[in-house]
Amino acid sequence: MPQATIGVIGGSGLYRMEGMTDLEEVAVETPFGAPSDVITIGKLEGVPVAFLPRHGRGHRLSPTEIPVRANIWALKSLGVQWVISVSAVGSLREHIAPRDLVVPDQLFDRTKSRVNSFFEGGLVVHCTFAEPFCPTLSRLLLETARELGDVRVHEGGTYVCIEGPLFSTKAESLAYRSWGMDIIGMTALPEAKLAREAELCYATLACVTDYDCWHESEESVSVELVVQNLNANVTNAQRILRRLVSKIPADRSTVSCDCSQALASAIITDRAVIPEAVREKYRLLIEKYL
Ligand SMILES: CSC[C@H]1O[C@H](OP(=O)(O)O)[C@H](O)[C@@H]1O
Ligand SMILES: Nc1ncnc2[nH]cnc12
Repeated sequence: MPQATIGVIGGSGLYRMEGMTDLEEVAVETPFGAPSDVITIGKLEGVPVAFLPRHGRGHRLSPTEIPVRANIWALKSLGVQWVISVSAVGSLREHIAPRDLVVPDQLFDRTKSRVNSFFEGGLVVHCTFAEPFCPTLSRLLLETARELGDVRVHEGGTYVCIEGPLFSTKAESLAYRSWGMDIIGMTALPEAKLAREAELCYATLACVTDYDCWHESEESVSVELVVQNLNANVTNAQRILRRLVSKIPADRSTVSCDCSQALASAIITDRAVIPEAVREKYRLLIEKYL
């Protein structure tokens, strides 16, 4: 199997990476089934990158249907250590306008029907998640986005993740604003949780497409509005990714974040009672701690 240390998960509007060369498509099987689509491994500016469209090519999977465990597991199995997620979001703040970019630093979970952990069947793990995004990768992403010069980029902010697939009601949108949320989407969770459990550095480039439905004078969110603004956003996301990949360290021994040791003190189950089949199943994630 080809390998890459950098993974990109493309959201709405980003189903393939422009400018990638030496492409190879790999169909990865995982203990949690198949990922959203084949993973394309290739070179971006000479750097190996694995690309996966989270809704599948042609946008076939709703947020609830995305096989998130398979997606994160598959990337990990290809050697990925850094994951950049690109996502379309609505803005809950006047000063965050459509076509702006946000690198969020917090998450708020309003999903209802998703599996939030890899671990089950006799293995219990509680990871720290106070800082849900990797600070190292978020900083690099932010700096690189700012280098473009012609796009407004917001540092930090809270992404509220709803179940969908319907957009929010006005009452919900206003409540999220009153709770201090900044942007809204449907896919950052459980993706960020599973990336943490897989000890990956994970950051989001949020591309603002609309003002959701709280704004008095701006058009309410619709697929049509999202798609209109996505075209500009996706081009900017790709410009950023092309510049970013060569700045990402080849290995994580020199970085200050704890993402690569997220499980070090998180496994609570007595090693002596972990069934052999469970040890085998989770070898990719926990081998170094057994
Ligand atoms: C097409 S609008 C709603 C859709 O877009 C966002 O997806 P992604 O985060 O994958 O870019 C949002 O979360 C919804 O899934
Ligand atoms: N307003 C919104 N709500 C949820 N997901 C979105 N994706 C893009 N805009 C959104």
